[in-house]
Amino acid sequence: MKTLFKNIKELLQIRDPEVKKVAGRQMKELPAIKNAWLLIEEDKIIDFGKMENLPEIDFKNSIDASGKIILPTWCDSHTHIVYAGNREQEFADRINGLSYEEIANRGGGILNSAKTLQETPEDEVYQQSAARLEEVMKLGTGAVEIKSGYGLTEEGELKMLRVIKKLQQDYDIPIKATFLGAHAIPKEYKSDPQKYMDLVINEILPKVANQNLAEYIDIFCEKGYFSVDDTHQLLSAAKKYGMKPKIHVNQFNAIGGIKAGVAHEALSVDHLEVMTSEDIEALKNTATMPVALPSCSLFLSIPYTPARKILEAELPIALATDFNPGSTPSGNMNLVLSLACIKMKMTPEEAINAVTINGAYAMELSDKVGSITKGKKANLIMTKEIPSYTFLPYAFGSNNIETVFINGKAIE
Ligand SMILES: N=CN[C@@H](CCC(=O)O)C(=O)O
Ligand SMILES: [Zn+2]
Repeated sequence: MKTLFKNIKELLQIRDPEVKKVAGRQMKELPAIKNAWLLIEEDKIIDFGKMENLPEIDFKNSIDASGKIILPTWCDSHTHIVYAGNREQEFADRINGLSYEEIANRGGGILNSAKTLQETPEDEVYQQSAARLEEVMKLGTGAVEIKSGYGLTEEGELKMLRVIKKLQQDYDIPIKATFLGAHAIPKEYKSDPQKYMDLVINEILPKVANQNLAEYIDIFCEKGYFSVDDTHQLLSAAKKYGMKPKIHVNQFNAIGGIKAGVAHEALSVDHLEVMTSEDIEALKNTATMPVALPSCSLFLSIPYTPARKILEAELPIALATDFNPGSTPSGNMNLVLSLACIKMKMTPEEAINAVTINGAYAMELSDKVGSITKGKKANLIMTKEIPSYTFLPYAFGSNNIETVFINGKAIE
């Protein structure tokens, strides 16, 4: 069945199939057609153009998009959507003066979520996670990456990854799975962290790979968590199973994680709130996507990723939510878009590129989603009647999305 969208005020992010990502100055451009039509068939985009060139065919299914903007759905390349329970008490503790680090040192933080995850039955973890996924899809997300990392035992990590697998089977959007067993060092390994690395590398990783539960490998390379040496060990081991790195680096300290990620041809390096000139240099002439997570900066009151510095170096940037119970209890990509403009001084064009085509690249999904391109999935956002696309990041906190289409179908 074909569906025609007509009288579209503006059709945004139109790209040739060979464009997989955009970098530096290219990010200032957001190719668009004003007063456009778009034709989809079943789950695919098949054609588009200017209204004045609309073929004279009577399409039975047509949607009048007068005054509305159509663009590809958001591509959220960094989330921890699968978790159990919440950590609102830590939020209150931080308001009362404790730091994220102090909370973690008291056994809160990631270890707190790991305890809850381990105690929660798998089907209950699935129900909670599915509800979050449905929430973000209604907010415009049409492709997502999800990490493990709150299990921290073989049983817990495999449980999380099975939940991700079930989400992949039950939901119609592309979902990529990442193994983050090296997210925090469990209490019982504090005096011998290498023993935990050995467990992750020699016991859990082979099972994850053999059961085909994750495509990517992740590690929290940070003071107090995992070292650059741990990062090299894990990424080398994962390479043998064909798992590409997408790693947490430079959130609080620059300790050389970016260089390590690049050495292992990481698909992305994520967080980047603290960036040295050496880190920027390390990313030049590589295929690694820098990913910024501005909702995390907002929630933890930590610096924002220096987007202008990264863009001035002609590097690309993708933006993602980091949806998780501790540092970012929000999966709202519309907020990410606004924060990128307001706090990181990205232009609306740069930010929209970062949440669409570059997000798709950071999940190796540029062939399927992230732009209006013939043959790509009809995963689309149709806005309410709004004055311009700049209104989307400008009117932060308002929902300006009228309908989200996944595989050509409106979701309720
Ligand atoms: N920084 C590491 N991991 C998560 C937060 C984990 C948590 O606090 O639960 C992040 O990406 O922000
Ligand atoms: Zn994260």
